[in-house]
Amino acid sequence: MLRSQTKLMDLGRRLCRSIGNNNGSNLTMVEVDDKTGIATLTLNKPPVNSCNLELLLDLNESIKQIERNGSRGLILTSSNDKVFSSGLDLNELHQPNQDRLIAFWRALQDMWLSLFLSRVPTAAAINGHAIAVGCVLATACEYRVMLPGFSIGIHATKFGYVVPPFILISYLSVLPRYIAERALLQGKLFSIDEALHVNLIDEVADGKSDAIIKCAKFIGSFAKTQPDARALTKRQTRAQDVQLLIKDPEGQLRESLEYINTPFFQQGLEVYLAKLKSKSKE
Ligand SMILES: CCCC/C=C\CC(=O)SCCNC(=O)CCNC(=O)[C@H](O)C(C)(C)COP(=O)(O)OP(=O)(O)OC[C@H]1O[C@@H](n2cnc3c(N)ncnc32)[C@H](O)[C@@H]1OP(=O)(O)O
Repeated sequence: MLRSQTKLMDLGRRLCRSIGNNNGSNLTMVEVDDKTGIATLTLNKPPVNSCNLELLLDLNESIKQIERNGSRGLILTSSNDKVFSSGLDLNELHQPNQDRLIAFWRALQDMWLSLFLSRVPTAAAINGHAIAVGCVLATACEYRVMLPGFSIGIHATKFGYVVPPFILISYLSVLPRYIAERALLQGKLFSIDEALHVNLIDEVADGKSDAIIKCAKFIGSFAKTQPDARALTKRQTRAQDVQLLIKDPEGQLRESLEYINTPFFQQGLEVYLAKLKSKSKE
């Protein structure tokens, strides 16, 4: 075999190493770049990465796995080239089985805390629409790079949802208060130019690999910091944002469950789901 061929094969081998998250599911995939030590965490629940119980549990496990295996950073992206994430799986909220709803909402709270407080540098390569909790996943990260042609935001008020405090906090941790408030009240989905203008995203990329490279460059900017000092400083900076959820997770859970179970919420959701389904049949 030619030396150049061997070199290329070595390069291919070193590029990425898949690591499992111990539950054997493919709802998320983790690959660690052997050279940079950065893990790419890919959402992989067709068709639109809507977050159901299983995806949330899987995602949380993958985030923890990435921290345990000593990765230098985490890049969150999607295997779908049009949708980063369509947010919560609305079927989990519609006429829910109460035990499953409790497990679902707990998994959502836990996953958000894990990502928001992750000790490693985090960045989102947003290669598709990031809607509602899809946007929350991106804003929980420290840096956002997005591809043109897609929308990002929390449009809950448009379809009659009041979002829980930790979702508001996620927006407020990135946007100035008056912009976050106006966008939430309008139920605004931002185009890429609008998102860049208000710093909801940090950079625009011209493709997924460019987005990953830009995220890796951001993560590389911490190379000269001491990881424990960085992690503790991040935790302190974000401490106030997570106070409510850490102090009283069960109270927060109860409040959300009460709201989800109201006839008002259920009726609105029924109409919205029917619209979504009829749109997808067009
Ligand atoms: C107290 C609780 C408050 C919580 C408030 C907010 C939190 C949330 O995250 S709620 C979720 C909000 N998300 C949405 O409203 C997104 C809705 N989806 C879309 O706008 C589009 O699907 C999207 C732009 C993401 C992608 O468009 P397309 O590529 O054209 O796909 P389709 O629309 O054809 O969808 C394919 C398939 O998926 C179903 N779908 C889409 N999103 C969801 C979802 N969030 N939950 C459940 N199912 C979803 C859609 O109905 C289609 O299904 P089929 O008809 O069976 O093919």
